[in-house]
Amino acid sequence: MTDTIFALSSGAPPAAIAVVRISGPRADAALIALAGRLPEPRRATLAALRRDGELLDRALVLRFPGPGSATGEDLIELHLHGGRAVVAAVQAALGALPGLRAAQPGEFTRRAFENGRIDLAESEGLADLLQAETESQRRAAMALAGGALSRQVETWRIALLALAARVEASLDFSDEADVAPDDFRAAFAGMADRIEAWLGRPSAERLRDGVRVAVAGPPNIGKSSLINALSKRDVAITSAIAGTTRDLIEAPVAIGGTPFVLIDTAGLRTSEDEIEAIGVARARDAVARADIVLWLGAPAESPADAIRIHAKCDLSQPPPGVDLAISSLTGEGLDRLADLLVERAATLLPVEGEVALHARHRAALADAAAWLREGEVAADPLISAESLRQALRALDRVTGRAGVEDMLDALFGRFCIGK
Ligand SMILES: Nc1nc2c(c(=O)[nH]1)N(C=O)[C@@H](CNc1ccc(C(=O)N[C@@H](CCC(=O)O)C(=O)O)cc1)CN2
Ligand SMILES: Nc1nc2c(ncn2[C@@H]2O[C@H](COP(=O)(O)OP(=O)(O)OP(=O)(O)O)[C@@H](O)[C@H]2O)c(=O)[nH]1
Ligand SMILES: [Mg+2]
Repeated sequence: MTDTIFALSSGAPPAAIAVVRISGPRADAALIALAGRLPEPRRATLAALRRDGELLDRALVLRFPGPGSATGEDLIELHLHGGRAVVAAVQAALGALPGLRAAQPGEFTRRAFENGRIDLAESEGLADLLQAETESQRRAAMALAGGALSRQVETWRIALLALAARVEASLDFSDEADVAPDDFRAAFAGMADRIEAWLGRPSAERLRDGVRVAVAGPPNIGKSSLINALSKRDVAITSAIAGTTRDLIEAPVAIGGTPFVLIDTAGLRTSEDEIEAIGVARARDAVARADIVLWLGAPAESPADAIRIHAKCDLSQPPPGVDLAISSLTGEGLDRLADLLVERAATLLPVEGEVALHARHRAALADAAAWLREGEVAADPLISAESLRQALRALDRVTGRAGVEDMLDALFGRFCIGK
């Protein structure tokens, strides 16, 4: 029999309430052992939990019979008083019951996946949701967890299966067809186009790690002061001495619900100082790799696409050609800069409800598209059929779909050898 697992599903005690979940075939038996009875399904019920007659806690208990539960198994929730000793005593009592053991990390979600309650992409969305720290991260995670990518993949899958059926029919009925007909070719190309279009979508990694903003310009111009002002923390040392910042300093910060990493850099100048020269090389590298560059130097020397900023505007008038004047000292222009950053970042991040692709998804989709391109140019329909099979397998990697082998084997197993 499958193990019945239990774990503290809420945060670390002490807390007001602690939720212990029990999932598996002995979940109901565990509740009977502790509470002496089973409450009605899906109805919060107050129950005295005891071990060997000793009262452990008066708790709210909930019962979700499988398969209509989060894990797909019989599931019990104990909503305890969240003291350390209460939680420990209840967990010890559960651990002493036959067939029960403490859950591994992620094991409830894993069971939900294995029982077909959620697929792999949705599981990844759930993981993202638990890690989300900003609004944009939460929205993209909700989209993934809610099946937005899975539904798209399912649509492609159905289209590929229909195409496979047509390719197969052409194999059955035309012995002389050595070349894939043009309409097949167009169908393969069309599917590859549709999948490739998704590869250009925002990446979950950028959303998770933050949009990278390099602050660059000559020494002593106010770069570090700007980083400190935007992050509202004393991240970088500032001083009137040119060449204060030498290494890259990264400051993660959420602005308007968008995650950024602000990168402070050494002032750009040719330096005799060996260490400073290395810092300047790192600064140039950071500028090249950044998603957004804030350029605090002369507008004419600005890197392409940089936001040109006139700093210390409390001291001097901005020259022509700057996008924005700011003062880290008085705060002038900082709100507009924040808006500008959020606006720029929006083009790099998913829009509301849109999924951000994980590297794993992108790899699988790129694979699917590549196989379709092979099918597009294949001279032999047998090879086109095999490309389709591989493209479908790549798509199935996204959702972690199980049992697909049988269906594909049945479909393609009807080809005769050498055809
Ligand atoms: N107390 C508690 N809160 C929680 C969870 C939990 O497990 N326990 N969740 C843990 O992730 C999330 C909610 N996820 C859930 C997903 C499905 C079902 C469920 O029972 N589904 C049934 C019935 C649906 C219905 O009545 O509408 C089903 O889908 O058949 C419950 C919780 C967030 N909050
Ligand atoms: N009046 C005024 N002074 C500023 C402002 N921003 C920075 N400063 C001053 O300008 C000097 C240089 O500022 P930093 O932020 O260290 O300049 P930096 O560009 O990081 O310099 P390096 O690290 O040497 O490249 C410091 O003395 C700051 O106090 C501002 O908006 N107004
Ligand atoms: Mg500096």
